[in-house]
Amino acid sequence: MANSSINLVLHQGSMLPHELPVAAVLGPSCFHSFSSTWAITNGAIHVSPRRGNCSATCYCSSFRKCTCKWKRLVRSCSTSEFVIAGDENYGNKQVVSLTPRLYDYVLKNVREPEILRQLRQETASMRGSQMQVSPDQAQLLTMLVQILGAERCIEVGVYTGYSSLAIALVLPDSGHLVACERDAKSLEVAKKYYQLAGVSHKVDVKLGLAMDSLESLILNGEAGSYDFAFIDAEKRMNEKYFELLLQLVKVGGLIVIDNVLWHGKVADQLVYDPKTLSIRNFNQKLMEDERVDITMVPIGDGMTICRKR
Ligand SMILES: C[S@@+](CC[C@H](N)C(=O)[O-])C[C@H]1O[C@@H](n2cnc3c(N)ncnc32)[C@H](O)[C@@H]1O
Repeated sequence: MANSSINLVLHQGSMLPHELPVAAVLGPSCFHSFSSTWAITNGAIHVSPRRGNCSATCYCSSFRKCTCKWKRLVRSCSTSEFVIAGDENYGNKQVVSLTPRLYDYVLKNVREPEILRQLRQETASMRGSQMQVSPDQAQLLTMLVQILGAERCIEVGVYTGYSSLAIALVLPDSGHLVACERDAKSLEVAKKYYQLAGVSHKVDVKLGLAMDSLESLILNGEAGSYDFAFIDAEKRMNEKYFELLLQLVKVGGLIVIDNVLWHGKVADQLVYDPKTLSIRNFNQKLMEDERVDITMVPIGDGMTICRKR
């Protein structure tokens, strides 16, 4: 099928952000514009690589329409760096997109502490290693924690500890991170690295279902006492975690939610599996939630930062 051929070329069969070149690209003198990823995945680009032509709308620098060659499209996708909003109301806004090369460049500009690098390497061979936040995401989390001057944090979904260790490293010595995880085996790795990094005294590991841990914090009278929370566990539970964390976090505190773009599937209305639906619905609810200020950041698989009003 022509569509799947395109997807193979553009998406490289991977869900990692740096392996997801985008559908609309800008070259030095010519750009190809598609309305969205949807246009590609659902056949708006009618390309057969064997035939060598495509019917995608292609604009030259003068904005005159022309036809484009398949090979040229592929070359552009691997080297060009812009997405253009499909909605004309955004004034042909050009947004940089992450090609593998550009994402490697971003990663080269992350100051990843050595202990985090070691943890990432140890986790790389483990089942579920793709679940870790990326180094650039971890750096954003720690930047937020530092800007806030956070002392009390909660993480929902620890896995082997990459994001929690990143947070613990920047907390003051008196800082406190409640780390909720249901999988004892991955927690063992996390605990080993908290120890190695000398931050164990800051991390309160809660083995069990995150809902239970959060509810017991509330029952323990800790509502309104946390500065920062990070949600990165069972996606269909995000709304429930959010409601509890909204009680636990202070006014002005932050709740960050990971995977809000869900490999791009949230924007594809033809995808409606339960996880995608639940993330899409939750994103919509956050848009309408007057209790928080929000910003959706297209980093990693997408993070929404919510500030409690
Ligand atoms: C995406 S991973 C977390 C990755 C981690 N934040 C990092 O950067 O390394 C999600 C984790 O949430 C845990 N998890 C899923 N559902 C959970 C639940 N109901 N309660 C506690 N942990 C849960 C999984 O066991 C898994 O380790």
